[in-house]
Amino acid sequence: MTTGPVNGLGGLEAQFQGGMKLNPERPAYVPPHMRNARGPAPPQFSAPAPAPAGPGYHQSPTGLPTPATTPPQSRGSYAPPAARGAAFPPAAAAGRADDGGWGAAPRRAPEPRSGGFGGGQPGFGSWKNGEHITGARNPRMEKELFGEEGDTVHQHTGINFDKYADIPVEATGTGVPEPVTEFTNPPIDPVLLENIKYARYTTPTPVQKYSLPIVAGGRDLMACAQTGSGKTGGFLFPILSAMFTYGPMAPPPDNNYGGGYNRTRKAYPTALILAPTRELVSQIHDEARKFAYRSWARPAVVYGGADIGQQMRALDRGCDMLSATPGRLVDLIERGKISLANVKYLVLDEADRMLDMGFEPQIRQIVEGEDMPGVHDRQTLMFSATFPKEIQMLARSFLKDYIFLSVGRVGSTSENITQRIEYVDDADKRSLLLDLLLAEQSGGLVLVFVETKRMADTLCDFLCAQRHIATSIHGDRTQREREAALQAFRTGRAPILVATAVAARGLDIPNVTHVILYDLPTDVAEYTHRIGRTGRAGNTGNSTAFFNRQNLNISRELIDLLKEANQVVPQWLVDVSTERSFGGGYGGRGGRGRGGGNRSGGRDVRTQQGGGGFSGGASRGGSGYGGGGGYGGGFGSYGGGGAGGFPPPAASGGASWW
Ligand SMILES: Nc1ncnc2c1ncn2[C@@H]1O[C@H](COP(=O)(O)OP(=O)(O)OP(=O)(O)O)[C@@H](O)[C@H]1O
Repeated sequence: MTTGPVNGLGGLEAQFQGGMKLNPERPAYVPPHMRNARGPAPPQFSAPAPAPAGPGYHQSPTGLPTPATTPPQSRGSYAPPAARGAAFPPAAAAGRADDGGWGAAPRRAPEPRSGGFGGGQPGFGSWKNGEHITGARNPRMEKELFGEEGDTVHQHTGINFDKYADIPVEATGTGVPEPVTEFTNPPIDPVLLENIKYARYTTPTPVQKYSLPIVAGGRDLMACAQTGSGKTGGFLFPILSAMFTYGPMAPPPDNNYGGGYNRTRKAYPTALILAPTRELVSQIHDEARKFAYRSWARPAVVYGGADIGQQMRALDRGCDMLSATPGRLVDLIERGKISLANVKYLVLDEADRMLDMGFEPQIRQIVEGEDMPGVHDRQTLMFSATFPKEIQMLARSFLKDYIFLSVGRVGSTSENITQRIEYVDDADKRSLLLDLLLAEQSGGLVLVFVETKRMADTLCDFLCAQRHIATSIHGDRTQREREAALQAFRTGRAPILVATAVAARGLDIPNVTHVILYDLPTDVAEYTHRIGRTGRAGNTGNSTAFFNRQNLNISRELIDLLKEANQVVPQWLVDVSTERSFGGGYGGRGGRGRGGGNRSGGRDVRTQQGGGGFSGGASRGGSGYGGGGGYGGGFGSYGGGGAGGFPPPAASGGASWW
């Protein structure tokens, strides 16, 4: 994470580091909150490398990205749907025409509109007289946002990136549009196209290929794609592209402004992105800043644990695309600082987590209990790598006639991750962990997942005592400590991070080469997300899961996942899972009562049921993998055998165990 608060932590980190003893001869106890080890200095940025021109890019004669070249025809003032290029209709074109937004009768911001904070300064654009005025290039900002070729802080695609194209894609629902194949204008707004080029993306990932036309066509979307396969771009690209092309919306007429478009009173974001953790919304915000570079749109972020006054002042500087954790958002709505009346796009990232019992009431309040436009007057997009059936059912109340997109089977793991399962009793876990760390040759970062906050501290203490440089992240650490730990890990100053589930989803940390599941989660969807912190963007990675009798409840699903990703399945795992299926010996987790069906979801629930309103629309793609219906046929023993008291609490409860 590279947000302001992190960057501003030099003093605090120095304080932590000052307390560290790193003499290998004399291992000393290091308290949990003082472990951000001194290490190699973070990479220094130098002048930005020219972004490569990929297929479909506009290329200047010099080969460099073409600066600020929004063609006049694409900058013009609002065009009614009929007049717009058929290849890329505006987001609301397929929605209700009377929506008062970007449909037939759009609310337009009074002109001129400065573009808010920064308008006119290098790096910041504005919207004036119905035109998108792109800001001048800002080399310092470019270095901060996009890094430079070969640095380790910004992710770069790995050797297997092209293999994403071979992953089967299935899109179900009515009227599924053709996917795009390249980053081109049309359909992508030229300003966004330039930013994509600065980010050195040459080809869209499968989820991006499909989401661009789906969202541009005004459709709702439930998208499932493997970890690390570019889902963030999957929602940012189509939303920002439309925002750049069609400009800002004016606040609703019943707003409490004194008149005119005044950003200092209340924020009216056009796009709202909700995600489960502070670190994840912060990361999404960083991505939004990247792709909103030089445009009129101002990304903003709010999350708990950080100074709310500072966040309110930041909102005054512009809030067109807001990334938020639910709790802090509700707080700011209640303080009258944010209105959702202008929300045209609602995104739930890690949607299955956002709709499980931990977050669902808050999401319902935000979506249905505040002033957000109803389901027909906004577009709702949901993204995750896993989507359990029951959550898909629940999600439907937030969506209208949506397209269900699955890249690979829902919940499947990437073949870029080499997965190993090791049988190890609790008493031997520490010793095996040390062996693995000793054998680690890659020079990359190692992420160790444990189940409880206390265990995160204990294990981190142990590793430090064993002369490893480690830090930890969990819900009992302050936000500053969490951010400092993540930054130390990201930059390699602390190459081992011991984490609870708070780091399981969405975090995109380059150069994580090994994920160790010291404790296995009780839910196979969580396994998928946790190991997914490695093997991202076409890079390869390793995962090792410590398995023992406490994890029998996921043995069958684990075997299915391993087989599907062409991984080695240990015979002992097959044996214990067979014993379990026949109720032998081990007891079992009681009360789940969820016979049949993979925990991570199989496919679009609408295609598996008789009723439910799916009108049997087109299905695009879909070759090459079996339907989810066949999964879990042998799960009859789920819930059999009594609880026996051994399993840890279910991982999908409230947020407290983080
Ligand atoms: N088209 C692209 N070309 C190259 N790299 C890309 C592209 N799209 C995304 N990436 C990179 O791939 C990495 C993973 O992307 P992202 O974090 O969006 O994955 P994700 O699917 O959301 O993963 P998760 O399920 O863990 O949340 C990021 O570092 C991002 O910069």
